[in-house]
Amino acid sequence: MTATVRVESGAPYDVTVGTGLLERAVQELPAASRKVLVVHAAPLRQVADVMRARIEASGREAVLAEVPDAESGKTAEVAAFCWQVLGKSDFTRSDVVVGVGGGAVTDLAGFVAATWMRGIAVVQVPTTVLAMVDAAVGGKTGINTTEGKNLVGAFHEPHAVWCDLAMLETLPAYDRVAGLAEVVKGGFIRDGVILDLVEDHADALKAEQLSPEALEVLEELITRKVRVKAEVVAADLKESHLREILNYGHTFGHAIEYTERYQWRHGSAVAVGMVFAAELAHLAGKLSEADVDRHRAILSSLGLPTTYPPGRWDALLTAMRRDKKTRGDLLRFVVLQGIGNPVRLEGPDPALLVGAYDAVSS
Ligand SMILES: NC(=O)c1ccc[n+]([C@@H]2O[C@H](COP(=O)([O-])OP(=O)(O)OC[C@H]3O[C@@H](n4cnc5c(N)ncnc54)[C@H](O)[C@@H]3O)[C@@H](O)[C@H]2O)c1
Ligand SMILES: O=C(O)C(=O)C[C@@H](O)[C@H](O)[C@H](O)COP(=O)(O)O
Ligand SMILES: [Zn+2]
Repeated sequence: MTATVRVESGAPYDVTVGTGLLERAVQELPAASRKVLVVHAAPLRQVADVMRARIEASGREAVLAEVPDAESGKTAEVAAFCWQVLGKSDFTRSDVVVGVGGGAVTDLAGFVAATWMRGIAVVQVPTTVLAMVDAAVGGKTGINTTEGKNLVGAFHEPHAVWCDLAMLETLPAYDRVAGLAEVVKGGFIRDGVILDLVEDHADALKAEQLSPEALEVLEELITRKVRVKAEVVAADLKESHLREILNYGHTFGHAIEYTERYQWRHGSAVAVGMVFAAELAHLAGKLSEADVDRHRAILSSLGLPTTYPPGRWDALLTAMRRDKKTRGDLLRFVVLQGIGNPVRLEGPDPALLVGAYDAVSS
């Protein structure tokens, strides 16, 4: 089965979820494009080669840019390498960038497309659960700087997003599970059915081998989470308010990633970040203890972390001050006033923040 979710934002586009979509991804490239830059990291080299052959068969020139894997690819130096490839290959405004990979590659490819000649088309071919349900959808693109996570970027919506479930066959279970953290986030902030599905199928979803049961549930979870994201970004592309709910768990989560020098996967850090946010909401009188427990139960049933070592508060706080939701000295958090009802907590008493950290520390 193939599902299509339309993102009704500035320039509407489709997110297609199904199996065997690479050929369609090439057939439906922007009609005027004559050159295609395929950005990928080493683990996706074979897929990039398949894309190259299909692009050439479509009568276009294919140029491959292999970039450092995972978070090492989200740097200004790597973006400059891509700009150099585009320049040397004479890419014009009618040409296109294709991102093939996890969220790190789709963030980078989107940023390169956003900045080349002030913006050319990008088509996203996400190959992790996380990139399918989150990074490739919604037009947030960016790179990290020495001072923090995603500090440089642009809103630049894709021309199309192709979530080919066949890609998940080679994805390590560890990364499948990390991506599920962003799926669960969609459950906590909006679509409660996601939580029920994860509770019912956690063992299959986290198993080393991807079973037919897991694949079936994953297809529904991915489609549901894409719908959540599509609804939110259609209402508020540039994060003037509503879109901040997609940042649930990210204030503390990004601080973990930065403090750990990106040795944690984004999804794992966001899992702990959501427990931190739940504890903070509980201390602020907004979330019941039972709902906090449900956070821990769901995330740990998938094998995701829910704790972080004590003694690192100063480093975490420094990183949280650089979060993009911060306004001046005012730290701002997305918390839940009950499951499915995200609200903002602005400038919480520092004692609450330390209390939430204590509650996730072990
Ligand atoms: N722009 C957004 O809205 C948004 C949303 C969520 C996350 N993100 C970003 O996404 C990134 C995390 O993405 P991620 O979790 O996909 O991590 P990732 O991109 O680092 O990929 C994880 C690993 O899986 C490998 N991989 C990817 N697809 C594979 C496949 N099919 N088979 C085998 N290996 C495969 C990658 O090469 C990498 O080694 C972070 O940088 C995060 O900030 C962005
Ligand atoms: O799309 C959004 O908006 C999000 O916040 C989704 C997040 O899952 C994602 O990690 C995003 O890259 C975080 O954005 P940032 O603005 O906090 O860097
Ligand atoms: Zn995220």
